[in-house]
Formats: sequence, structure tokens, C-alpha cells
Amino acid sequence: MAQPQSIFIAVIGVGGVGKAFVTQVQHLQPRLRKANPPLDLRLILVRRSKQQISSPKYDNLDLSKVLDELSSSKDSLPPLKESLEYLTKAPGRAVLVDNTSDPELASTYPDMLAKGISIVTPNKKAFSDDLSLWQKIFSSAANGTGSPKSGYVFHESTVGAGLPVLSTLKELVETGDEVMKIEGVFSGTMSFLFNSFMPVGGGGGKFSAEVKKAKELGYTEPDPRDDLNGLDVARKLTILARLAGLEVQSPTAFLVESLIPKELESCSSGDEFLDKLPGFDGQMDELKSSAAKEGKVVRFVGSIDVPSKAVKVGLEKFDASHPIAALKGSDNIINFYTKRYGSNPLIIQGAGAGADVTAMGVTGDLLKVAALLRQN
Ligand SMILES: NC(=O)C1=CN([C@@H]2O[C@H](COP(=O)(O)OP(=O)(O)OC[C@H]3O[C@@H](n4cnc5c(N)ncnc54)[C@H](OP(=O)(O)O)[C@@H]3O)[C@@H](O)[C@H]2O)C=CC1
Ligand SMILES: N[C@@H](CC=O)C(=O)O
Ligand code: NA
Repeated sequence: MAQPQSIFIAVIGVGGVGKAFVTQVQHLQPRLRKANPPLDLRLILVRRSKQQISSPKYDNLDLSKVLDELSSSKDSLPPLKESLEYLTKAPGRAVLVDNTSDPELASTYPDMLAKGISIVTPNKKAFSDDLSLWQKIFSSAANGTGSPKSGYVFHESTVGAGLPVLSTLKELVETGDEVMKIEGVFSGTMSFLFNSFMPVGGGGGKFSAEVKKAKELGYTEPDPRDDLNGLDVARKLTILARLAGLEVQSPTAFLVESLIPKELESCSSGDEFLDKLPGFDGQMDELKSSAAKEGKVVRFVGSIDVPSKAVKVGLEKFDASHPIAALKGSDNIINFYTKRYGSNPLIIQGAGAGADVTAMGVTGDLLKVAALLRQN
């Protein structure tokens, strides 16, 4: 049997998604080592906000122990720059897996890609902040216009978690279809909130209690205000619009409806916000009863109209029979209207948040990168 090719992996962020990712890689490793040709996905660094473990000689960290060791580590955290340098010195091709929502880490992607490090990530920041960062990333990446020696970048889980949303859109565009409109439900948190607070047929819990549940279930952003202010959906639409060919400057370049009550805009932390939110359940109950009087339910949706370059994020009312009204749990639904598909859109539907399904998108991207790295 041929010697396995080693791909060196640094994981930054081991919260809900990061932990699930490490577990998925742990289960994959034995099968990949026996594959033909064999592949050694070697985890050499794991970092969270206050701790880090790395392997001094670039040996594989023991994945069955590394998360416990990381939590109990008393070593001081080296600067991020040092950890990234360590990765660039790995004795083979290396991948940075960013499972944080940190904009600072996201800003290092162009430099890391140019140094030959590939990136896989569910972190939306790099792809939805200012357009100039997006342009730098794809002009540095080997799967953009960068050098063939550069790293590859994949970010499937930035939209619709593990659902194949970005790969589908890229394929539509690359095969010459013309995307006219993309619309649907793009937030697992918002889907869960409205499906459980305002289900078809009546009933449902208090809005603030459902927000707490969404956080406990791992659907929300680290700070749930980033979901409720509409910005998470705006970021996803920015990514989709850019892939569809629109030069959207930033996720605040279009109108985004926020569900944060005015009085809570000044809360200094997510915890303070969650503590005060029950005081505003009455406002959401009013929204529910006014829609119910028309025989409708309210859902949080988004759309991109490509020819007119119009991007919209906010609440809309739907008849009970509408597919968006009938979604369950954290499901997303994404409708692609294109020239080829005509008036019957290509539809992708399923869980749009949660650790395991999001990690699946990240692990899938890692396998795509590994396959590309093996070819050169
Ligand atoms: N949860 C979901 O359903 C989905 C999540 N995503 C994206 O995945 C990413 C991770 O989400 P999730 O796992 O839910 O979030 P969590 O809050 O559970 O985990 C975030 C992790 O990142 C670490 N972290 C934060 N800042 C830094 C930093 N500066 N340096 C090193 N580590 C850092 C945290 O460290 P510590 O452990 O010390 O706190 C934690 O381990 C986010 O970008 C999110 O938008 C995308 C699609 C769906
Ligand atoms: N907070 C996000 C997580 C996935 O992107 C959501 O609820 O959709
Ligand atoms: Na996806």
C-alpha cells in the first residue's frame, strides 16, 4: 500500500460546530487511512478563545482526548499570529478550519491563502463583510484567480448550514444558467422561532422562551442578537448575491428588518438582552394575532432579485397552505429561479442550523480540499 499523504489541520473554535467537526474527522480517519490511495487527515492544532493545544512535531493529536485536554489546559494562549505561522511551517499541505465567528481571524484569510494554506469555514464574516475582503480572498485562492500554489477556500456552511446551497448555486452559474431570483427562509433560528411561536393552526409558546430554546439547541449565533437583528440573514444573502454576480458592498447596503425592540438596542450583552426580552413578548403576540385575523402566519424571509439588484430581508405574511408556512423545526428553504428551471424553482430544503449538520458542511469542504490538494 502507498504511503498515506498527510494533510495538516488546525481547528480554531471548538464550540457546538467545532466539537461536532472534530468528532466527524475522528470517525473518518481510520477509513481514510485504509483508502486507496490512503489519506492521513492530521489534526495538529486546536484553539479556542483562551486555550490552545498543538503538536510540537506535527504529529496527530489524539482526537479522543484533545477536547478534554484543551478545556483543562493552563498554558497561556499564544498570539494568533504565532499559531498561524506554526501552520504555515507544517511539513506538507495544511488547512485552517475556522469554526469561530471572529472577524479578526477572517481578515487573515487572504494572507494565509497566498501562503498556500487552504481554508474551510462556516464563519460568514470574511465572505459578507466589506466587498474588498471578498475580492482579496478570491484573488488569493487557488480556486479563485490566485496562483495554483495558493490554498483553496470553501465555505458551504456559511449559508443553509450543511445543505448544498453554495455548491448548487456555483454549479448553476458555472454551467451557464442565469439566476433570476433567490428567495426563501435562510435562518435556522428564525425558522425555529416562527415555526414554534406561530405554528400553522394556532397555539405556540412565548417568543422570548423560544429564543432561549433556539440558543440551547445551538441554532443561534454566539450572540443571539446577531440573528434577531436580521444581520445573519443579510450576511447569507450578501454571500449568495455575490456568487450570483452582484457586487453587494456589505450586509448593511440594503434594507434589513430587525426584531430587536428599540428599548433593548442598548443592552451591553447577549445575556442582558435575553433577560429583558420577556418584557416585550406582548409586541410579538400582537403581530401574531393581527396575522391570524387575516388567516395568515408571519415568517422571516429574504430575497435577491438579480436583474433589479434588489435584496430584501424581513417579516412577511403567508397563507397556511404556503410551503414557507409549513416548514418545521430549524428548516431552511431556498428557491432558485433560473432561466433553465423556468417558473418551477430548484428547491433546497432541510435543517439550516445545528452543530452536526453544520459540521457536515465543513467536513465535506475539507474532503473537497483534500481531493484537490492530492492532485497537485
Ligand atoms: N450553530 C449553527 O447552527 C451554525 C453556525 N455557523 C457558524 O459556525 C461558527 C461557529 O458557530 P457555533 O459553533 O455555533 O458557535 P459557538 O459559540 O458554539 O463556538 C464558537 C467557538 O469559537 C471559539 N472562539 C471564538 N472567538 C475565538 C477567537 N478569537 N479565537 C479562538 N477561538 C475563538 C469559542 O471559544 P470558547 O470555546 O473558548 O468560547 C468557541 O469554541 C459561527 O461562525 C457560526 O456563524 C454556521 C451555520 C450554522
Ligand atoms: N444562527 C444561524 C446559524 C447558521 O448559519 C441560523 O440560525 O441560521
Ligand atoms: Na450550505
